[in-house]
Amino acid sequence: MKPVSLLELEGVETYIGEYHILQGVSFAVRPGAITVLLGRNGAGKTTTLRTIMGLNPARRGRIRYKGKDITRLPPHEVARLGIGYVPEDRGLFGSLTVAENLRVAVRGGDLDRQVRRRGPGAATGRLAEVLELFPDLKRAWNRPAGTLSGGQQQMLAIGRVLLSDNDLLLIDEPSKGLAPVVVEHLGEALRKIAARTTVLLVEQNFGLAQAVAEHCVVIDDGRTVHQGSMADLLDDPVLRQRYLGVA
Ligand SMILES: Nc1ncnc2c1ncn2[C@@H]1O[C@H](COP(=O)(O)OP(=O)(O)OP(=O)(O)O)[C@@H](O)[C@H]1O
Repeated sequence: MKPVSLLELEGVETYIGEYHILQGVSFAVRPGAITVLLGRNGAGKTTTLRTIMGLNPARRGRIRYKGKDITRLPPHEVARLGIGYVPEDRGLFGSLTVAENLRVAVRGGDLDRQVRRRGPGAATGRLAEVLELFPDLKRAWNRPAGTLSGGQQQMLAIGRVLLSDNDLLLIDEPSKGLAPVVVEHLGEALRKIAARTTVLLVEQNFGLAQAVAEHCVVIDDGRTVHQGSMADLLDDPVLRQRYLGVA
C-alpha cells in the first residue's frame, strides 16, 4: 500500500554552529502533489531542505522517507534513496556546457553515445522528456552554463535532477531573480513535473506558490505554525498577513 505521506518531519531541530535554527519543524508531504514551504526571510525554509538532505543534520526529531528513518543519513545516501535537491544557488558547473552539466547527473555513466555524437535531437527516454519540457536546453546544448540567462540556468538545474530516478524533488526558490514571464513559464513546467514526481518547493513568490501548490506549510522562527491546503490559506487573510506579510 502507498504510504499516505512520502516524507514526514516530526519535531525536527537543527543547529548551525551554536545557533538553534530549527526549533520544532513538523509536517508531512503527500505523494503526487506540490507542497510549498512558506515563511518570511530567515524563517528556516532553506535550513529545512538542507536538514532533509542531511547537509545540516537534525539534532533532534525524526525525518522519514517512504516510512524509512533518514534522520541521520549523509547527503549522498539521501540522494541515493531518490530525493533530488535543487539548491537556491542552483549548483551548476558554470564553465561546463549544458550537455556536460546533464552528463554529470546521469547516474552511473555517460549520456547516450548517439546524443554525444549527433546532439540533443537524438535523445530518447528521460533526457528526451527533459528537453521537451525545457526546449531552451536543446538550443543552448554546447554553451557553458555560466553564460545562460537566470531562467535557463534554473531550467538546467531542475532538468538535471529530473534525469535521475527521483521520487521527490526539493526545490529552493526557483523563481528568485527571474522576470515575471519566465516565472510563469517555470510554473507551467513545475505543474508538468508534479504530474509524475512529488515536489517540496520553497517559494517567496506567493503568486507562483498559489499557482502551482496544492498543499502548504508555513514556518516562522524555525517552527511550523500552519499546514494545510493552499485553498484554505487563500481563504485566511489573517494567517497570510501574520506569517507571510501578504494580503
Ligand atoms: N551558516 C549560518 N550561520 C548562522 N546562521 C545561519 C546560517 N545559515 C542560516 N542562518 C540563519 O538561520 C535562519 C534561517 O535561515 P534560512 O536560510 O533557513 O531561512 P529561509 O527561511 O530560507 O530564508 P531566506 O528566504 O532568507 O533564505 C536565519 O536567521 C539565518 O540568518
